[in-house]
Amino acid sequence: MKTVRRQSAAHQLFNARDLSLGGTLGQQTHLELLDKSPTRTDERWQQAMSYGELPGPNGWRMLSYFLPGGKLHNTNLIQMNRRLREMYGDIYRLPGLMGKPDVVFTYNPEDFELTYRNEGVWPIRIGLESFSYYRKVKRPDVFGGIGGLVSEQGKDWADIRNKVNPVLMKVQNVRQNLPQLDQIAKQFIDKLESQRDPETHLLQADFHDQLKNWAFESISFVALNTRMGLLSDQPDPNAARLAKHMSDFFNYSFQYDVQPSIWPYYKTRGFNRFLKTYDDITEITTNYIEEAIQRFEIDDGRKNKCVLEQLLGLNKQVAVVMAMDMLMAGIDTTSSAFVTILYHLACNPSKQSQLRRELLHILPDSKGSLTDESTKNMPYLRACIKEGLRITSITPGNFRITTKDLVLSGYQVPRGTGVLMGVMELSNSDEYFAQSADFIPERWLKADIAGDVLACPEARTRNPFVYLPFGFGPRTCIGKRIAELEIETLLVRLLRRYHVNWLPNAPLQYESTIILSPCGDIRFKFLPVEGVRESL
Ligand code: HEM
Repeated sequence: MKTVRRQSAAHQLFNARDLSLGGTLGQQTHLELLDKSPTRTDERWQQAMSYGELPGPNGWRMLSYFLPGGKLHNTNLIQMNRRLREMYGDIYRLPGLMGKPDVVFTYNPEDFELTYRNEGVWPIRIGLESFSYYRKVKRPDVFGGIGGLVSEQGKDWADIRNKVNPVLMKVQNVRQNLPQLDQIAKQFIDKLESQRDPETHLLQADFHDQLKNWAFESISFVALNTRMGLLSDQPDPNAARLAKHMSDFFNYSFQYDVQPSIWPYYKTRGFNRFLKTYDDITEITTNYIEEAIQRFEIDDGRKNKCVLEQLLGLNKQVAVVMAMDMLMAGIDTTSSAFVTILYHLACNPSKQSQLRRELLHILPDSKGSLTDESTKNMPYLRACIKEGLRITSITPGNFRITTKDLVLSGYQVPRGTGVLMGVMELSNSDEYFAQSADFIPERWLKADIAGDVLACPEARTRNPFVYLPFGFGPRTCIGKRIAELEIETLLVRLLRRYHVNWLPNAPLQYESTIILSPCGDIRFKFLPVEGVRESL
């Protein structure tokens, strides 16, 4: 996989904003949350090499790497990590510059397991501090002191997460959205057909942009119980504004939460524009929620309550925060993942044909509807999704602040240190997945289903910690079920209707911001399935 440079690695590296900023925001600092239990008398700890012996550059040397002519000059985050790994090995430490915690990078799955197993019930993943600032400091009137899942830590985080888990993580509860998500997928395909040139089979619109509209329409239905009309010719003007703000928001957040910025000390004009965007997002989403509340009051005899209604039943402020977090975290992630999976299927026509055979059973009549029953058994589809996210996990590394002293790869790592687990590198390594560069969905199937197609029976690693596209543990992605349902539904519709080819002569490229996002030349050819002879 190729990545292109969007932001220098130096900028991306020195970014993870220190949680001590939490003090300014009136939230707990990560140091207050750490397990105080002494572990340093453990034999394992005492026999381990000291923290100071961890390979890695000191602060000055690291800075010199990023200067013109330096080893890491003009690299993006992924290239930088690869070069540092070549230089220092499978575990190394980067010093925490500008008051930030040190980060230990590890490519050892045993370290991943140890870090996760010791993260406790309140795992710490330092995150997007501007969320907390806006919600807690600027708009306590709306948010009532709730920062949201992405940026809260400790008990404040757990209080929300425990409340919303049953609503968003329970499969059956999420699957009640299938009929509407299927409608949205159908509408997406109709729009795609209207933008498709019947001669060349190419799309006369930007496919990735269209997918962002689909992801927006889907997640806003789940989060706000509202159809925005973004796939129609006449979208709701507020929805169009909200969609524009959401994409600006992602860029702003990258600029102010990920890159180094002085906003905690001085509010620049740019940062104030960001707050204005945030104000607009808040106003539009709360208006949609108020409208939904009125609808629910009129029609309160329904048997099944939708996601928004269930969240409102918990607490209105939690519902507002969650709806906004779902919109913010659920558009670029899902659309980027979809492009990635489709790209792998387009580059592997025999796998695509194999999948289509399954889809023809699921949806014999392309005009029919998907139901709980018809989508129960889709092993090959699910295996294709897993395999696509294995090769390109759109979040290439998982991050935690250690809450205990740990011995990682034989080194003492004191509590309070950042640990970055390089999952994507391992899930692309032949050591853990045979023929790791190849798209082999069969590796995720049980042998009796995979049958003869299974190219390499040992193709799936036995170590669950090297494949974690949605994270792990109590802090795992809360939108996983929703994202999977959306992606499955659209893949069924799209591949039932078209045979998809990848046109560029080069592999799909990615830029790394908060997530990996496909960029550059993204062109697919959409040939109607009728009339295409499947090559097997
Ligand atoms: C394919 C799509 C997606 C991928 C690959 C993805 C991946 C991730 C990952 C890796 C994390 C960090 C987990 C950890 O630290 O252990 C995360 C957190 C999160 N995701 Fe997703 N995500 C996706 C879609 C979504 C969607 C659709 C939503 C909206 C409901 C969402 C909402 C969140 C939230 C709110 C968190 C923070 C959870 C917490 O800290 O408690 N994600 N996601």
